[in-house]
Amino acid sequence: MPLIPEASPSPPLLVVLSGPSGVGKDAVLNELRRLDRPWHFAVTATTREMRPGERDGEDYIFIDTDTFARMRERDEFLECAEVYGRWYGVPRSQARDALRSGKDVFLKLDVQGAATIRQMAPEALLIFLIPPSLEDLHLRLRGRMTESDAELERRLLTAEEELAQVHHFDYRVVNPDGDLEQAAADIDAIIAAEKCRVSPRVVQLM
Ligand SMILES: Nc1nc2c(ncn2[C@@H]2O[C@H](COP(=O)(O)OP(=O)(O)O)[C@@H](O)[C@H]2O)c(=O)[nH]1
Ligand SMILES: Nc1ncnc2c1ncn2[C@@H]1O[C@H](COP(=O)(O)OP(=O)(O)O)[C@@H](O)[C@H]1O
Repeated sequence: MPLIPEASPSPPLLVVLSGPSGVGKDAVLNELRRLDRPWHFAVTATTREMRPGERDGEDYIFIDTDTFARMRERDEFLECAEVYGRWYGVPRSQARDALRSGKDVFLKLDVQGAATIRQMAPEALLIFLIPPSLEDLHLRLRGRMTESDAELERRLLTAEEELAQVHHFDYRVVNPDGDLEQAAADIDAIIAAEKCRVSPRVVQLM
C-alpha cells in the first residue's frame, strides 16, 4: 500500500542547546543520551584545557591555539567563537555527516554560536536552558569546582548577558534544581512535537 506522503518521517533536525555556564547543559545532554534516541551529539573542538574526568574526542576535541587557527583558516568549522577567553568550533563533518545519515544533530553552543547557526540555517531548532534563579546558577557553577576564581567571576558576569538573549531562541527550558530529568523530558517532548509539524523544519547546511 503506498505510504501517505504526510506519514513519511520528517527530515532530521539541527538542535542547538545553549545556556549560561553552569546551568546544566552537559548534565542534561548526558541524560538525553540515556534516552537512546536516533540523535547525534556533535563533539566540538576547543582550546580550553581538559577538565578532570573529561575525555578527548568525547567531551571535546582538545586542540592547541595554532591547530585551531589553522582549522579556522581552512574553513573547517561550521561555526566558531571565542567564549570566556577560549576558542570553540563545530567541525563541519560533525554536523553535516550526521544530518545526511538522517540523525537529529545536537550542538551545544554559546549564545554567539546559536546566533551564527540561526543566520546560517534559519530552520535550526534553538533551545535555551535556564536556571530557576541566578542563585542556583552561582551555586552550580561554584559547586562544580572546575574554574579558577577569576574564570568563575568571568562566567558569572557573562551569564546575565547570555540570559538576556533568550528571546532569540525557539524554546526555553528550565533545569529545575535536583531534577535535571525534567529538563531532559521537556527537550525530548519538544523534539517529538517538532517531528509532528505540518510544515517540517528542513535544514540546509553548506
Ligand atoms: N559557539 C560555540 N560555543 C561552544 C562550542 N562548544 C562549546 N561551546 C560553548 O562554550 C561555552 C563554554 O563551554 P565549557 O568550557 O565546556 O564550559 P561550561 O559551559 O561551563 O561547561 C559553553 O556555553 C558551551 O556551550 C562551539 O563549538 N561553538
Ligand atoms: N538540575 C540540576 N540540579 C542541581 N545541580 C545540577 C543540575 N543540573 C546540573 N547540575 C550540576 O551543576 C553543575 C554544572 O552542570 P554542567 O552540566 O557542567 O553545566 P554546563 O554544561 O551548562 O556548564 C554540575 O556540577 C552539575 O552536576
